[in-house]
Amino acid sequence: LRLKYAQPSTQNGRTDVNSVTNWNAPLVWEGTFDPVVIDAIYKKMDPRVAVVLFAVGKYTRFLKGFLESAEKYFLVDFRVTYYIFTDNKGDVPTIKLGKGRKISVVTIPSVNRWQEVVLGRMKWATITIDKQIRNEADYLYMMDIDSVFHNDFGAESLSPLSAVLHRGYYKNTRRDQFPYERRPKSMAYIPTDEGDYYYTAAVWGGYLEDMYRLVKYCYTQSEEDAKNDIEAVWQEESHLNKYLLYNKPTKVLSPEYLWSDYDKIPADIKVVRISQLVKNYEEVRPNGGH
Ligand SMILES: CC(=O)N[C@H]1[C@@H](OP(=O)(O)OP(=O)(O)OC[C@H]2O[C@@H](n3ccc(=O)[nH]c3=O)[C@H](O)[C@@H]2O)O[C@H](CO)[C@H](O)[C@@H]1O
Ligand SMILES: [Mn+2]
Repeated sequence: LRLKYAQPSTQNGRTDVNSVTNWNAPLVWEGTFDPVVIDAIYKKMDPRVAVVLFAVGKYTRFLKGFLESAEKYFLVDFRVTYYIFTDNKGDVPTIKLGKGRKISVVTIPSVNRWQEVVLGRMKWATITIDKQIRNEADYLYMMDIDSVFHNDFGAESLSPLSAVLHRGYYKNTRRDQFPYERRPKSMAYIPTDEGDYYYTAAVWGGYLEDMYRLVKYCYTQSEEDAKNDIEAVWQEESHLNKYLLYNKPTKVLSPEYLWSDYDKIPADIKVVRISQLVKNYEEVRPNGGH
């Protein structure tokens, strides 16, 4: 017998961070798992992983950097299909893909407001899971395109429903300070005395059907809001946070899984797996600004 990896320890490899939630789900940090062990477990099931990405308008410029870096670091040796939703098929770059990895382009119409793009993601993902992805994937990830992988993002991230802590609010932020939707008129409303964490909508994933339920929830809740002439403060991110408050994620991923080039890296972030790029919002969005 060849020992391929370190023997399990009865102690957590990290003492500076919490590695379990108060509902006993893993809270994943570098140093709390053995990637060789975990990849081997999931590799046996050889899951098909869908990654849903939107590149609408000028955001096609982010495709090359995202995809090339994902090929280096994202679930390497696993079966991955990138579903690229775009209004400009001609701008999808040709990327050299690893074995078992594919790109599937989904054409969608152009829109005039970035808010419509980010919310539209929930609508188009719902429709396309129904039409196509359901037959082609076991797990599904939703990811922002304006980012780059810098280190391994492996099978330790997989679970029925995995969400990433937003880098801005994971330390010393009281629940009443989370940027949840606070207007009772919105379907995304969360009262100030509730909340576990604030999750980012830029990286989330899980079993195909669990993700379908959540994506569809964000879609229908935002449609309901639109009928009532309100848009949640952080669009689908607000609806996502509401869902995850009452339907707890089965894994919580540390902000290693989505950091940002805007922010310096604190001592507890040992590894940046994905980082959001600095971008000129005014220039890249159809209707500018935030
Ligand atoms: C790190 C983080 O928390 N990110 C969230 C934050 O993102 P950002 O401020 O980073 O938003 P963003 O501009 O990246 O938009 C989200 C994503 O929508 C797509 N897109 C957007 C505009 C456009 O014209 N074309 C296009 O393709 C693209 O995939 C992009 O990555 O706020 C958004 C909603 O306000 C979403 O909740 C994002 O997940
Ligand atoms: Mn983004």
